[in-house]
Amino acid sequence: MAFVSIRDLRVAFDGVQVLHGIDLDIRHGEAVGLVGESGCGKSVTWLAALGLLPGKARVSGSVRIDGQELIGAPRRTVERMRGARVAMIFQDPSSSLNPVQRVGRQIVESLTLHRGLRGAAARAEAVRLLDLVGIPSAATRADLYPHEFSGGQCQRIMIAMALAGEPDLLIADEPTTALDATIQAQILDLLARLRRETGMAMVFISHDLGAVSAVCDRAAVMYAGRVVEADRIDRLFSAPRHPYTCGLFDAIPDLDAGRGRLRPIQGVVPDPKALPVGCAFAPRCDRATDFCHRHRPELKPQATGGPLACFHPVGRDGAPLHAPVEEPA
Ligand SMILES: Nc1ncnc2c1ncn2[C@@H]1O[C@H](COP(=O)(O)OP(=O)(O)OP(=O)(O)O)[C@@H](O)[C@H]1O
Repeated sequence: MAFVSIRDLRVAFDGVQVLHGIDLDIRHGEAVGLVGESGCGKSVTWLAALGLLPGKARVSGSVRIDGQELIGAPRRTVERMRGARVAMIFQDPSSSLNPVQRVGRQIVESLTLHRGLRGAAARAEAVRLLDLVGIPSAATRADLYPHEFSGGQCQRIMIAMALAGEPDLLIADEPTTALDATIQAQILDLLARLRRETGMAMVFISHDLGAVSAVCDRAAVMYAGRVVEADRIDRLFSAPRHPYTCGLFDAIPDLDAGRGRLRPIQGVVPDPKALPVGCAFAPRCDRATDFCHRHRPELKPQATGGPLACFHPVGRDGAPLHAPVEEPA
């Protein structure tokens, strides 16, 4: 059984639907990426799953973690799940670190809360965690304040705090976006290593397919509040099928060639208040036909590879796939 099972998750704010029925499974120890441009619904998916959206949000569907249903569950049940089994890290460490408290103390508090550790044992474990995430001279630097560390080190400290509860699932929401490329690569290496060593499952949210591939086994590509393609990372890389996924690949910065973005996708993600009638990506898609503008493709299982929602998927080398997902009428 999947450790996390999301079914038909929908979210609306003030009557505007922003998530349109997300299905996603994550097995124990698996790392799954959620990829897509800003505004596609990556963060809202997890904030909804963990009961962290503002009260005005209307959430429906099902989110089970280790068999426990969280949508509609009592607040205490959701809070217990969040504290004990699931940890989150965000783009901006300063949102999670207290600027006026020594970092070691902050980790100790987390250890006391989640694992009941106190005194010297808690202190020793805090130092071990700082060491584990690569803070040099952890025993002495545990007594410093957050502003005495670099941005990358603060991100490492936040990861140490997240690990303090020994989570079964770590949700990392754009954890490297604010960092420069070298530090970003180090943090990605760290997350991949921690996942191997601890066996925890991970959700890695990013607009950057390259970053996702460094950490994840599988990824779901989101567009305008829906999953449009999901597959193993190796298959997504070797043969992306949805034109949007192909566009994300083309937009990965080619650092070796010393260039920035290669070929950004033209246009912008549609406003959830004014979604196109047919495929939401059609206005930006050079494969779109009249049919695509009038009909919305469902996410459907495929004979080979993961599910896909496209009437005109791309095959290897840009050639059309032999069997379209749904033969346009
Ligand atoms: N509290 C809120 N109230 C109203 N609309 C919201 C709220 N939070 C998110 N949204 C809307 O929900 C949609 C999905 O947002 P979400 O933050 O999940 O996107 P994202 O893919 O994670 O993008 P980013 O990478 O910028 O975080 C967007 O249209 C956003 O404006």
